[in-house]
Amino acid sequence: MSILDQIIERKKREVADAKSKISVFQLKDSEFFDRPTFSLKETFKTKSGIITEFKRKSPSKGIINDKVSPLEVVSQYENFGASAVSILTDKDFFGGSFDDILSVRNHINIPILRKDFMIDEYQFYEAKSIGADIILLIAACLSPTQVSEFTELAHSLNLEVLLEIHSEEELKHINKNVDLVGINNRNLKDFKVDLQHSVDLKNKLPNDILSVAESGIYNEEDFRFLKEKGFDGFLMGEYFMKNKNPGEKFEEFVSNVII
Ligand SMILES: O=C(O)c1ccccc1NCC(=O)[C@H](O)[C@H](O)COP(=O)(O)O
Repeated sequence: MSILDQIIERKKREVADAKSKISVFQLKDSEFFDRPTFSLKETFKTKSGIITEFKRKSPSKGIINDKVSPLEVVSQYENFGASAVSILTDKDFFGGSFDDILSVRNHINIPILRKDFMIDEYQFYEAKSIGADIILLIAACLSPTQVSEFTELAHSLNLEVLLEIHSEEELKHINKNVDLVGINNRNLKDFKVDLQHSVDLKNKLPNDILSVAESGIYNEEDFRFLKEKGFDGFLMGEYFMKNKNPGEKFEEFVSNVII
């Protein structure tokens, strides 16, 4: 079974368990549920275009950094120009939690992407209840119909949708309502990173859609290459997180690459 299949199997059990404990009605009662959300499409216009990710570990890299707190890191990400922060909420494979979002929500004024594996409507209500602004839909885990229905639900909750694709086959998951399309440079089956593959796929996207280059951006040259090829946004996790002070690393990066 591939890692992605294992994650989805675990996620199905996790969602069933959560549903048996907390109803959608209770989720709607959260202090965050009715708050006005922040828009990534807007912060792309005014900030760096970089979505910095808070991630403690991953299946491909193991432990990346389990010594820093979400608040200290994402506050610096915001101060130094991140357009949004992506925060992993998957516990088993990425070491994340809802608390990672809850602990920062009232302290930052940029969009938060709930980074998880969305397979059930219930998770959208969860995302809203913890203060997220954006959700990720991974084409490899969903049918085009699910993408379309989940997008509609997300929008009804004022959440923006970042749809992640990796292959030409997954282009058919794109519909006119998704807010942004992310192209994952990393193949989730074998974890190989190929920036050129993403550039080739980007050239096949509809012209008017905002595009995000995701994963495996390991240095300034990678970033410049992808920017030059026309990507609007860049999702970066490990490159900053692997440092003792991820926020400082981001500051240094931004001062070198953003003119
Ligand atoms: O990164 C993994 O090992 C992974 C494995 C299976 C599913 C998803 C995975 N990664 C999630 C991500 O999308 C990345 O955390 C994100 O794009 C940032 O990537 P990076 O800059 O390489 O940390």
